[in-house]
Amino acid sequence: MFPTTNPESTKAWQELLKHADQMKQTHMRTLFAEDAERFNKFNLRFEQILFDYSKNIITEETLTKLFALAKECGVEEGIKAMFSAEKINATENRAVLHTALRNFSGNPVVLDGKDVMPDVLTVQKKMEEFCERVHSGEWKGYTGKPIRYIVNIGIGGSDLGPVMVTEALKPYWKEGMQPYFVSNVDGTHIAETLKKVSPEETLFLVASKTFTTQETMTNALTARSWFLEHAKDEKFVAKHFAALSTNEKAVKEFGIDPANMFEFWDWVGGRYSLWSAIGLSIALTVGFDNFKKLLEGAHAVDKHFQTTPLEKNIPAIMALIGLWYGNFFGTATEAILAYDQYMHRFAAYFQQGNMESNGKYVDRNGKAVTYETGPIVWGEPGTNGQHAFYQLIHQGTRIIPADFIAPAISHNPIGDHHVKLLSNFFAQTEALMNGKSAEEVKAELVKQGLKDAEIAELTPYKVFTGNRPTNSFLVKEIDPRTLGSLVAMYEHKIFVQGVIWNIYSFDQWGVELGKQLANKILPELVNDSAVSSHDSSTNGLINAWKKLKK
Ligand SMILES: O=P(O)(O)OC[C@H]1O[C@@H](O)[C@@H](O)[C@@H](O)[C@@H]1O
Repeated sequence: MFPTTNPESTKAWQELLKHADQMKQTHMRTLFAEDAERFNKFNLRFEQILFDYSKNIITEETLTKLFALAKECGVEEGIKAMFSAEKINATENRAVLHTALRNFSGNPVVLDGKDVMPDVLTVQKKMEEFCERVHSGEWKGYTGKPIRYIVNIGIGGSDLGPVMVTEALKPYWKEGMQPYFVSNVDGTHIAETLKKVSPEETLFLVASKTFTTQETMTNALTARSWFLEHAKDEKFVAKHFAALSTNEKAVKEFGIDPANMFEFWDWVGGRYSLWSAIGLSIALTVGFDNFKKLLEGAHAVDKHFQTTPLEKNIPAIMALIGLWYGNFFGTATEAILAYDQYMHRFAAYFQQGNMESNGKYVDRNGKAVTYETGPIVWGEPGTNGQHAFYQLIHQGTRIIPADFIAPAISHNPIGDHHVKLLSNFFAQTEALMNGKSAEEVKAELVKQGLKDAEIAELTPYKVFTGNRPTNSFLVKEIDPRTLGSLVAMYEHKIFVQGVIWNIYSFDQWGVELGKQLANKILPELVNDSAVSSHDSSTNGLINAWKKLKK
């Protein structure tokens, strides 16, 4: 097991604290002016991905100190431990092997003395054959029609990955296939979806690692009753329902034929599961060949992550830069801003990936940490964000480190849309870095013919301090392989940060309390009697609801 070092106790942390005091006085404008080679020094290329991290408040010295921190905190040992199937998810006594799901190296991955790869490959083969049967029309619904609609019923990690990827890869959708995703227990979600599909042509994928999640089970039962209202005969369920799960017993009890079960294992975390059977909705939508390319893109990054020294290791650098701001500049959030409409769920996906993984305050020694851990992750696609929340990124009082992602080539090269989109992508990071000085503002206002008094009055509002950090990911095209690589980079970024923060990134106990209380409250909602067992606010709300719903 890798060390459980308190990062604050390291020499590098103390040095970074001092160094940060100095860097807080430094403007990126100066750093760029002083070094014509800055871009060349601070960018890395991985296949068709260019990662530019030069627009950060860093110097080579900063990075040297950050790499030293990573080393002192055992990042290299951590990477080895994860890939060699150590049970690094200690609070659940599980290994963390989503990388095995995309392991095309031919090498075994041995967990508890057994190679997991034969099972992984068997399920992949089963998924591939299933996709072929559905796509060829050999798999038929209960009236003999082929499947046209895929409805994935799942939530959290059993929903967000497939939603994000199918949306990002919409140009690759197979003709005639239409996926839908139902996650919310709010009846509206399933009701609105069922209006769009026909029972004869719909395949429901019940996606749940545990097969006990309230939302998913409720939606799956509703889908089943709706289906049976039309099909009338239970024997037809087998043609229209499949399960993606680790829990065979619960799948059987639900009434899904185990032949229609696509298995995965407890060493796949929910938010890291799109590479597993949970990705069946992706494979059915874009074809198994494209699903495989997605996995291959991720595998290529896994190799890069495992074998590249930290100094050139993209996920490690992403992690260290993020940590630099969170721990030494006091930033609380990170924005992910994709300049690609198809990527519109990418930020939402990593909101779970990041916040559920690193939203922890207890370290791997069971002690409360004394430093900040996981950032708040958010974002919307560009350029929409520009007209909404960028004001605060440009002129607010807080620093919001932001990742900008854009493809060089659009899937929809219409007129001048893409150059306009990219001009914004380039302009924003330039503006955030440079800002606009009072002198520049004044010169502009003079040109516009304003009087001196007006200029003096307006200038402060029009000044941009700049020095606001960004990373840019310029990729050739959002294709399956590139998307797989990008996702894996962000996954490993989260991992590296978790190691340094000395927290367990692969459990999620924080989601349990709400579930527990909801289960306790549910039976109290079935009758009209007033409740008094909670605090006065909760009692008040429940009792008010009982009156309002009448
Ligand atoms: O896939 P299942 O088991 O339904 O879980 C769905 C989601 O539930 C939540 O409470 C979290 O634990 C997530 O990590 C998980 O992805």
